Amino acid sequence: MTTQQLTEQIKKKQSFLCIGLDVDLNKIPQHLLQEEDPIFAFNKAIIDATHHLCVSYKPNTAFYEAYGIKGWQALEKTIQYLNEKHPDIFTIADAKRGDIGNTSSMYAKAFFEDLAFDSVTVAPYMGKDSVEPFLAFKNKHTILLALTSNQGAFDFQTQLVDGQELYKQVLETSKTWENSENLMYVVGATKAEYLADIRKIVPKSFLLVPGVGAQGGNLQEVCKYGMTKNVGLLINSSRGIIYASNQEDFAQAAALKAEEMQKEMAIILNHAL
Ligand SMILES: O=C(O)c1cc(=O)[nH]c(=O)n1[C@@H]1O[C@H](COP(=O)(O)O)[C@@H](O)[C@H]1O
Repeated sequence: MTTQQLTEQIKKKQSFLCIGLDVDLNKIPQHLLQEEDPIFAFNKAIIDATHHLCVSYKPNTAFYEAYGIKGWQALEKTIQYLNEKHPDIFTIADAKRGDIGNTSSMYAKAFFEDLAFDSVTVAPYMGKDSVEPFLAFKNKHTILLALTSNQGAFDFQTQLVDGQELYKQVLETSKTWENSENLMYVVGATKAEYLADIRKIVPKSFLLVPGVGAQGGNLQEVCKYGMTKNVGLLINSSRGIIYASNQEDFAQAAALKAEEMQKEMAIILNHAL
């Protein structure tokens, strides 16, 4: 999917919501545990109930890898279901990969070719040759961690190196890499006040913004500093939506939470664009 197609979807659905599919068997409704594949059953119900309210889904691979082969199979079924039923939805494999070049190439093949995700999250720490193998894939997107939502972001990302914060160097340097037009960036919603500075360096790039909902980030603040003429934002919420209820009504409860966010987004879009 191209970023232009993504923007079209955002305008059509009046939503820039990304729903995080971070499935924890201890948190899903207990009646689903009798299903042959409880993780996929949960995801399918959530997708069926919310697909008209969001433009993206983001399974975090940790929540699948934790369950071994069954977890990976559930991830595979989930992406196949999305690609088949909802090809207009932007899919993100939140895997936070990155390694020496030939290893990164294999990671890129796993997520872009084998699983056919539209994008994957990648850590920038190993530099140019660890990220360019992901960027080489046409119409696929590499979402680079820039300024993350957690407290540990202050350990390295905001430290000054040669008088400039490290996360700003990540943003600036990454723009010089081959096929850098395929880059998007992660900026935590808990760090909304940094977005004005970030937009000076990457004025047009899409930003994946996790951290609203369970982590306390504020949607209005993020939009105030981070929104562009083409929207340029995907706001992720995982636990705040998918665990709205752990009873039989879990999918409807998730849809209500997603709808609340979608409605707030529609108002913001109508004022901004
Ligand atoms: O790359 C991410 O998506 C990510 C980056 C970041 O800085 N903070 C962050 O929370 N995430 C992910 O976004 C999701 C947030 O989930 P909730 O806090 O439940 O909404 C999790 O899958 C996190 O791993």
